[in-house]
Amino acid sequence: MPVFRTLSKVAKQALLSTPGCSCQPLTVAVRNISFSPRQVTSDASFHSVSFSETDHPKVLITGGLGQLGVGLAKLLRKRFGKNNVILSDIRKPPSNVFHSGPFIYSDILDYKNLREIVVNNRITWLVHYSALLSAVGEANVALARSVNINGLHNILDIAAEHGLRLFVPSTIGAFGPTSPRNPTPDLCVQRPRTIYGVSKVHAELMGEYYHHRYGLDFRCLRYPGIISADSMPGGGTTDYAVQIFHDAIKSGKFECNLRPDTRLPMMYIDDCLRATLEVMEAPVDTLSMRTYNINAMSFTPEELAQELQKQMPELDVTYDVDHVRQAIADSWPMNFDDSNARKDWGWKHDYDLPELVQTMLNFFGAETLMARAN
Ligand SMILES: NC(=O)C1=CN([C@@H]2O[C@H](COP(=O)(O)OP(=O)(O)OC[C@H]3O[C@@H](n4cnc5c(N)ncnc54)[C@H](O)[C@@H]3O)[C@@H](O)[C@H]2O)C=CC1
Ligand SMILES: CC(=O)[C@H](N)C(=O)O
Repeated sequence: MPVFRTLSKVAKQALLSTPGCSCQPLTVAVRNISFSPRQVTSDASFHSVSFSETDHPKVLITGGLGQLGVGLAKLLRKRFGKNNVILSDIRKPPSNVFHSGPFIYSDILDYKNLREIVVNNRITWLVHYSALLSAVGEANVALARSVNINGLHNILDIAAEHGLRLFVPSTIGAFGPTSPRNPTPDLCVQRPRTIYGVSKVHAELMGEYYHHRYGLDFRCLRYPGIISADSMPGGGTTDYAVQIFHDAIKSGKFECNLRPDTRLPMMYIDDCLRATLEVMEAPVDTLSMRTYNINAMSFTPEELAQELQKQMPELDVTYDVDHVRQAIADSWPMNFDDSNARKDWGWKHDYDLPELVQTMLNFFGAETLMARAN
């Protein structure tokens, strides 16, 4: 393993060049010389690049064409300037996304390509969104393992080598049937039963390990199921809570693939993206941990349908349970305890269930009116 060969060589040199320090722990020696895990000698000059405190970050978002990336790019571009935020993915961007700011092809499994992008664009923040979600992950375990675990290793090494601030989202899916489910605290048993969950626990632990071992500025939020109007979810267990709005508007009918009493933590996308920016901007000394639960609301399909029916009384909801998704949902938290995020860096959600439903319906109402006008 080149990482560990280089590690022991550098560590040995550091120990030998410091007189009388043979008892110094390896971790201290490594951190004191700013060692990065996949460092190669020919790249040494890149590591000395430094940015003034007042510079805007230069942000790269991986997996940026999914449900969350385009919205995050919009928020960050408003704050840091259009050209300081680069969206990337392996898919072809729709033309409105392509014309809204920098977009670049990046496959997170291609380490050299990723490094070239980071170096050439002088990236300082990396938001790592690429992943296969819970339901698609179970349908393709080998690919999920590769993207979610091998891809993460590339991201961690590049972030550590180039001194980046790294955000990796985790999920309610990082918990399992043996975790306390109502509520689920930040620190408790985590034995998920999906490849998605396993890969996210791995990401949390690896990120925290790189933080302690190499000083990587790793920041991680465990998102609940995210609900958005203008972007579709990529194959998760909480997708029904987005689909119901589309089907209700289109046909007045919705067939739910989870049982009516399945309670899961959920959040409107604006809260999720704002939380991401807030934790990335939080001063280091406010972060007592590196991985935080965040939450806004918890509801069941039945409760969501009832809230929608207040405005669309004719909406007809039926249930045809998908057993894979139901088993996943039954192992996930019902309520999420995010008190540490609230205490440490002031996390506060804006949207509860009634505001969520109203906002989603307003969006679709405006869209329908625009379509009629055209
Ligand atoms: N949407 C949600 O409800 C939640 C999302 N999250 C996390 O947030 C992140 C973003 O989620 P979404 O946008 O919903 O995911 P998504 O599934 O909609 O998008 C993921 C993106 O990753 C890209 N991708 C796949 N393989 C890749 C590769 N080899 N190289 C580069 N990109 C690749 C896909 O093309 C896709 O555009 C994920 O890490 C997910 O686990 C966590 C909890 C909830
Ligand atoms: C909660 C998530 O991580 C995602 N939406 C999924 O359902 O897989």
